[in-house]
Amino acid sequence: MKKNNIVLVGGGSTWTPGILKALTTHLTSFGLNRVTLYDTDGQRQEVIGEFGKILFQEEAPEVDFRYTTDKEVAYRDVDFVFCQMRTGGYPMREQDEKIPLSFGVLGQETCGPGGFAYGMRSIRDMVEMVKEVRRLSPEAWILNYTNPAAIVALALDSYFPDDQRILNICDQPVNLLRSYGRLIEADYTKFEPTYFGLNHFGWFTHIYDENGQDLAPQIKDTILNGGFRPVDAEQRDQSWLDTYAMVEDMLLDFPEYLPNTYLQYYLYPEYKVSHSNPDYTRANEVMAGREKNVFGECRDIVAKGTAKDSHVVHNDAHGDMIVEVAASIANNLRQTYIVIVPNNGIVANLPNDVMIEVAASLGINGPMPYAVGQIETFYKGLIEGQHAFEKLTVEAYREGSYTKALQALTLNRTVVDGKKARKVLDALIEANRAYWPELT
Ligand SMILES: NC(=O)c1ccc[n+]([C@@H]2O[C@H](COP(=O)([O-])OP(=O)(O)OC[C@H]3O[C@@H](n4cnc5c(N)ncnc54)[C@H](O)[C@@H]3O)[C@@H](O)[C@H]2O)c1
Ligand SMILES: O=P(O)(O)OC[C@H]1O[C@H](O[C@H]2[C@H](O)[C@@H](O)[C@@H](O)O[C@@H]2CO)[C@H](O)[C@@H](O)[C@@H]1O
Ligand SMILES: [Mn+2]
Repeated sequence: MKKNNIVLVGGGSTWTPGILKALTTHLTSFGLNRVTLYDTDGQRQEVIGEFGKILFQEEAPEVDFRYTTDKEVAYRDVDFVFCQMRTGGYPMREQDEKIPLSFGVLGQETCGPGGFAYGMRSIRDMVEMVKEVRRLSPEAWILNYTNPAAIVALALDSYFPDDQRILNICDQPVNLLRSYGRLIEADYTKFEPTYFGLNHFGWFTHIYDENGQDLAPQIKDTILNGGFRPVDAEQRDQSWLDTYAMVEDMLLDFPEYLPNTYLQYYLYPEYKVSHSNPDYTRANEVMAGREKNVFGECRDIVAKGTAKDSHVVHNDAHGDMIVEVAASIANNLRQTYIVIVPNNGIVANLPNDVMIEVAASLGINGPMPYAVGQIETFYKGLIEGQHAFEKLTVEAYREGSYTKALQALTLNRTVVDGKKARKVLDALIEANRAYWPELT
C-alpha cells in the first residue's frame, strides 16, 4: 500500500487532534509517510503540533510528523491536502452570529447572513490555497471541510472548473447516520443511504439495510415517538441537543424525508431567532468549551509527555470521515460517502452547475455519484432559492458587487425583507473590511 504525504491546512484547528488520532487508527487502510500541519497562526498551531509530535511518537513513530507556517514546506510534494481553515477565527464567527441577530435576523455560522459573511471571507483564502497547492503539488487531492462548504464548493468550482481533484465534504450526513444507528440499535456502517440536497440543506430519502429493507420509516417513527439525540449526545453542548430535537418538529410538519439538522434554520427562522441569545451565541459556547478544552488538554499532554488515556481526541465522525474518504480514493476502495459534487444531471430537474450533496462511490478517479432522478416541487423550490443565494454570493465576491450581495441576502429564506437585508449587509461590510473585497 502506498504511503502518503499529507498536509493539514488549519493545523491549529480544534478538530486537528481528532484528525491526527484518526490518521493513527487508520494506518492499515491509509498508509502514511509524512504528516505536516500548516497554519497561518504559528502560536496557535504550536500547541496542537507539540501534541501531535507526542501522539505520533507513541502511535506511529515511523511517520515523519512536523508542523510549519511556511507554505513552501507545507504544500510541496503532497498527495493529500486536508483543509479546515477558519478565516477570521472565532472572533469573526461571533460577529457573523451577533450582527444579524442585532437586526432580528438569524445568526448562524453557515446559514443565512452569517454563512454569507463567512463565505465571503473563506473564498479569498481557499482560492489562494488551491493556487499554491497546485504550484507545488499539481496532482494532490484537496479534501476540504472549510465552511461554509456550500459556498466554498461553488466558488472553487467557479475559479477552478477543470480541477477534478478538489472534493468538498461535510461530516453532518454521516453524523446523522451514526445517530440513526444508535437510535434504532443498528450498525450504521451497513446502511446504504440515498440523500440529496445542497450542503447543510438536504434530505435522506431512504436508508437501506444490508437486506435491502428501507429503515427510514422505522427511524421516522422512532423519532416521532421519542425524539432524537446525536450519537455522541453525552459530549454535546445543549445547543446541539436542541438542534437534534428539532428534527422531530421538522418530521411533524414535513414527514416525507429525514432532514439534515441545518434545515431548521430555513424552515423555522423566526423560532430560531426568538430562541437565540444575541449576547451569547454558539461562538461564545465554542470558545468557552471546545476551544478551551482542546488547547488545555493538548498543553496538559505536552506537560505530561504522553497522550495515552487522553480525552482530547475522542473518536469522532469528523476525523474518521476525512481519513476514510482519502483511503477510499487512494486505494480505489469505491466505498460510498455523501459528498459535494457538481450536479451534471444527478438530480435530473436541477441545473448542472449546482453543487449538490449526494451519495457517491469514491475511487481512484474521485467521486462517481449515484443518480437521484427527479425531485419534487417543494424540495426543488427550496434548493433553487438556496442555490441562487449561494451563486449570487460567489458572484458578489468575484465582481465586488454590492447589488449582488444585497440580492443574495434578500433571497435567503432567513432574511426575505430587502430593507432588513441592506441593514445587515452594511453592518457586515463594516465588520469585514479586513477580509472582503470592496463591494460597489
Ligand atoms: N464541513 C464540515 O462538516 C465541518 C465540520 C467541522 C468543522 N468545519 C470547518 O473546519 C474549519 C475549522 O474549524 P474550527 O472550529 O476548528 O476553527 P479554528 O478557528 O479552531 O481552526 C481554524 C484554523 O485555521 C487557521 N487558518 C485561518 N486562515 C488560514 C489560512 N489562510 N491558511 C491556513 N490556516 C488558516 C486558523 O489560524 C486556525 O488555527 C472551519 O472552517 C469549520 O467551519 C467543517
Ligand atoms: O458549532 P460547532 O463549531 O460545534 O460545529 C459546527 C459544525 O457542525 C457540524 O459538525 C459537527 C460534526 O458533524 C460532528 O462530527 C461533531 O464533530 O460535531 C460537529 C459540531 O460540533 C457541521 O457539519 C459543520 O459543518 C460545522 O462546522
Ligand atoms: Mn458541515
